[in-house]
Amino acid sequence: MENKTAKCPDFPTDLEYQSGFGNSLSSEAIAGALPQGQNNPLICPYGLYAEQISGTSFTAPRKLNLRSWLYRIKPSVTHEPFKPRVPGHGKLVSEFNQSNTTATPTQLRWKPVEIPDAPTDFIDGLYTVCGAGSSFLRHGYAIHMYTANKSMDDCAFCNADGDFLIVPQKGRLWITTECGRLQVSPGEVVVLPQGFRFAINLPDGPSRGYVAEIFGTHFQLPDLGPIGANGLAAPRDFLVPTAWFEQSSCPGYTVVQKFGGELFIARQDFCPFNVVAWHGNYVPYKYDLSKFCPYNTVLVDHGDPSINTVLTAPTDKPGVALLDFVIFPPRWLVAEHTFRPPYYHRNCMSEFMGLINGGYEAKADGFLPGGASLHSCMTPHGPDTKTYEATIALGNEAGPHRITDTMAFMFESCLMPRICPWALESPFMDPDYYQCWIGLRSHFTGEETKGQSRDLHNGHN
Ligand SMILES: O=C(O)Cc1cc(O)ccc1O
Ligand SMILES: [Fe+2]
Repeated sequence: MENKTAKCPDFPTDLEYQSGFGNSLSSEAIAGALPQGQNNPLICPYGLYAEQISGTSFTAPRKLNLRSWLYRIKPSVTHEPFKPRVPGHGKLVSEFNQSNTTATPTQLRWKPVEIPDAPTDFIDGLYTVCGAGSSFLRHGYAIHMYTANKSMDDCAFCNADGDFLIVPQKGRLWITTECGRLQVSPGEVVVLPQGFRFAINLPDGPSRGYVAEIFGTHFQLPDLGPIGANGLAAPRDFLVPTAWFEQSSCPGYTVVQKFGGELFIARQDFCPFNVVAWHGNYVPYKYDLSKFCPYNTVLVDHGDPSINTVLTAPTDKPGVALLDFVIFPPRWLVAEHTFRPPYYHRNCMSEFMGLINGGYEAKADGFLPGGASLHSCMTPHGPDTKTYEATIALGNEAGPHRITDTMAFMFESCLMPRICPWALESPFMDPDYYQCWIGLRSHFTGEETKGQSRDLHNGHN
């Protein structure tokens, strides 16, 4: 507990976390603050207010049901009426349609966006790149990026539209939430579920990253199938905050609420991080990607990228994701007589990719840390010409090879994205992206057949 006014205090280096994915957890910043035996005592310990936050409908099946109970100094409702934020934001979209976004099958790639000099916090530095569906209809997603250089001052953000999965690429995020504090570095990711209030401090100043927002569902760990009971992201490596609260009054504090892609503000005279104890399974959490335990080909062929799924947000159709978060971590490549980089392909799902550090195995140049690419549904893509030629030149004699110092990722969705105008018109968009494949030449050795079909199988055995 600290007794400071308004400004978010420095974070200790030894923040404590709880561990696990989907657990029922509890935490109290003052011993005895958590009611025992019931959620709603007439008078809560220390005179706290009891408040529930639900992440699923009350009647969602028990295995999907998410909610937490927060015991706080004042309830969230103690604020002045919501008003539209002026000036508005203008670059956040939560319902994608012909009036606000463009559909294109073209392969798109962006260079890393420069971080502005003008003071910009996480909220103002966030902009939508693409997405599909609608937060109003509780089905869809938005992919955002952010460039920022300044901590959020005397304000908290609350996203009524969906869950944020934030992938910082540059600069640490010190995040205060109603459940406690999280320190998130590039190489780690953090999930801030729908409705939680949070404030982001930027201890390193210039910061950049990616955000996947999902509407109407939440992230789960993927099933492991024949892999067995262990592997990929382990539940115990997901870290959840411990209770922490700010006690002093904060006159002029603002809650900024994203609701249907628009920003609203409400003033209050206290900081929303006033939760002394909590329990439940609806919580913010972080995960260090270096903990991921990859499985892969040990003899031949290139495995599908789903083998590297960290988190998946499902649809109602089994195996069809609203949004998968997939990584391409350092690992050994050992496949024999195999083209080891990603195969050329067209996917019925749409693939947005980002690069946290290093290079990406399918692109010799042009895809840079902090940059992005989008290969939409059925749009052909694969390794660039340089990667193809270099791989072929190595031939069958390539021994075991360790891919090091790299972390690329993909947000993959069954819904076709529409692109925001500012992303298409961005000076950071690479208009020559297609050139990386144009040089792929024919290596065909079958000229002697002169285009006639060879009668390999005549169909009459
Ligand atoms: O397109 C990409 O680079 C992502 C990707 C990687 C891979 O190893 C297989 C398929 C795939 O879409
Ligand atoms: Fe792909």
